Amino acid sequence: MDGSLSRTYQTQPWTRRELERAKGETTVSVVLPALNEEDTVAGVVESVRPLVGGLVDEVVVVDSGSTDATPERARDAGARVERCRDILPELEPVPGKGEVLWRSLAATTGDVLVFLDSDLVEPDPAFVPGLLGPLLCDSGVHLVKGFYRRPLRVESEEWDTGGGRVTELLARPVLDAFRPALSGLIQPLGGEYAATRSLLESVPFATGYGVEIGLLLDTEQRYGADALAQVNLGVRKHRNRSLLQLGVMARQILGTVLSRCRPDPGPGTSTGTSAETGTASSGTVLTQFVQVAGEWLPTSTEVSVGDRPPMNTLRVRSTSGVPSGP
Ligand SMILES: O=c1ccn([C@@H]2O[C@H](COP(=O)(O)OP(=O)(O)O[C@H]3O[C@H](CO)[C@@H](O)[C@H](O)[C@H]3O)[C@@H](O)[C@H]2O)c(=O)[nH]1
Ligand SMILES: O=C(O)[C@H](O)COP(=O)(O)O
Repeated sequence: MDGSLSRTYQTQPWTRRELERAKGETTVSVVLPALNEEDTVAGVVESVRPLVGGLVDEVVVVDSGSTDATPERARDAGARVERCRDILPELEPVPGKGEVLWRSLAATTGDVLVFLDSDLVEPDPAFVPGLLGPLLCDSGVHLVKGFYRRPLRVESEEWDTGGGRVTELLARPVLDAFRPALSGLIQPLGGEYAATRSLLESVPFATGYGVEIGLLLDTEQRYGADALAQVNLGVRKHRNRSLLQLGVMARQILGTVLSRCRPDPGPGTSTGTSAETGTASSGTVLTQFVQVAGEWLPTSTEVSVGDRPPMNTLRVRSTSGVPSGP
């Protein structure tokens, strides 16, 4: 295998008119998960709004419990805002990005969903059309990831490249080892992707930051790598987190991989790990070390590694047609 994904678009060959024609009666929901993103959420909404009524049917910010002005800023910019805990209110929310995306399925109606992070800086209005291209114009595609150059800003220093630290140091090596069919994905963790509702409702969602890698693994397992496409979206800048925060994210992602890929221990050896999986609230504790007054001291963080079940397995449906919990 040469490592490339067969449906890789280095440029976007579709005109806006072609996309609109290909869209036909298909409906598209754009979803922005948001937790305390008052500085950036409006800019992301504004980058999508000109598409509403054409390529896009609804723009929904799903707020994950912000304590800042994220909901107001999103609403003022023209998005519908849903609070995570008001969607499927019978189910107590668990923290995490995957939980928000999973609930967004019950708060939107599109046949296709496009996810965009709400911490994007200078978001490009061409992201959504690019992500829709393969879904609308190719057959057999269920999930489309964006790829891009990723600048990195640490404190006041900024570099043109170097972003995507968890991607390069964990996600891509782990996919290469455990699921080589996905080793050609350039940005497996990117938050900009589009998928069919039928796929998204039929697979489990990791509740935390494992959600992206879990969706990729499950899609490949179900439909093969040809159900995936990736499109060059240019440049993507976002708020860069600290190394300690990324360590917690990496642990969640690893938990999701272990729950789906059992390493082959080889003859006579033991893996030393048990596959991690469980209910939405399953978790573990990660110990990290920080320097305090010259000493390196442990600090513990709870890490969720559980899954929500496929949305289409929730038994009860309310009169509005929105699924509610078991
Ligand atoms: O509990 C949460 C955590 C995050 N978010 C939102 O999710 C988006 C991405 O979160 P962020 O913490 O900025 O993640 P990144 O550091 O950007 O991590 C990258 O890698 C993650 C793991 O794959 C992906 O989920 C991200 O989309 C991707 O950008 C942002 O809009 C957040 O506001 C929530 O809504 N609720
Ligand atoms: O996608 C990633 O690898 C993580 O979100 C870290 O990204 P960053 O290195 O650009 O902050």
